[in-house]
Amino acid sequence: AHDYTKYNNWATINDWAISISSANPSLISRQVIGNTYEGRPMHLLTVGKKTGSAKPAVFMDCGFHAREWITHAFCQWFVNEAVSTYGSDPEMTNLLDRMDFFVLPVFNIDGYEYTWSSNRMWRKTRSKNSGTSCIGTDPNRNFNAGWCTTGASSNPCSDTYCGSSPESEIESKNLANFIRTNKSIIKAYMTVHSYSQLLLFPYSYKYGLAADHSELLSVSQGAIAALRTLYGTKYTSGPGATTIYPAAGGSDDWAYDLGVKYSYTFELRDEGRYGFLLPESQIKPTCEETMLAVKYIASYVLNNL
Ligand SMILES: Nc1ncc(C[C@H](C[SeH])C(=O)O)cc1Cl
Ligand SMILES: [Zn+2]
Ligand SMILES: [Zn+2]
Ligand SMILES: [Zn+2]
Ligand SMILES: [Zn+2]
Ligand SMILES: [Zn+2]
Repeated sequence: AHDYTKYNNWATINDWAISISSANPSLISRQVIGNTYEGRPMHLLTVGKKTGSAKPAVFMDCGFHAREWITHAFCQWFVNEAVSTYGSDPEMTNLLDRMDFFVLPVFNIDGYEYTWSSNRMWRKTRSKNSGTSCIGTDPNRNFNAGWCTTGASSNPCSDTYCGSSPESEIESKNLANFIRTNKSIIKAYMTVHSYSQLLLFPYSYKYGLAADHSELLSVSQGAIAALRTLYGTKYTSGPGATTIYPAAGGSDDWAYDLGVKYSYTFELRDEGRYGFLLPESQIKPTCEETMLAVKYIASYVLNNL
């Protein structure tokens, strides 16, 4: 059976996506939103009671940055927890009856494979850059949101290379196309990163406050308070620019400016002791506490449609 308390390679995650969706046809459907640069299919799981009509939706992705392995583990955990607690957990049952969760378990598949085969600390995509042997673009600098104006590099050898243009990466284009196509039903966007224990929201590309700043802040404060109830893990929430660093081209800022009001970036455990190399022993507690924050936000969205 699938082991949710260890880090799984992409082949295992891909097989899991196929098996869990076929095993739960009334709660999960699977589609490919496009391929990666190296030709791997980007599988999107739609988690929610099948009703035949479009429901308001939350979009959640994991694995933007290849080395942030705890995030891939969280998306797997979320899908399993959703189907396992449907019918028993009143909150989850209500969410899945009335909403859909679009879950992209691995955004940057090529990069993730590379962390398994070659370089555990790889961050970017694996696309070829012209005029240099340096590989890859930082996908979280590649979106059309103040693109490449701050906190990003135009040097292809940099780990924060913004790319040759917004959505230059096929992975970014695939995600942006899906969200653009479905923006009328997508009410929230959550992109899961590690590490630092932060819950960030727009803007990162400028210091100016978002129009919905006070609401985004209060919801984030409720979410991190819920997270903290389980193991006492302390998170900080706030706009990206002042809470982590100013940086442009992020998917959260882009989704917000597109009109997805509840747009958040999670930075999961830890605060630097292990960093990206979070031990497998912390997968369960990290995922269980993060479930509380994700459910808090989703419930808030549902109650404020
Ligand atoms: N809009 C954003 N939101 C969050 C972050 C922080 C993550 C942390 Se891994 C990153 O550097 O890509 C960066 C940006 Cl550009
Ligand atoms: Zn298995
Ligand atoms: Zn509950
Ligand atoms: Zn990241
Ligand atoms: Zn990070
Ligand atoms: Zn649980």
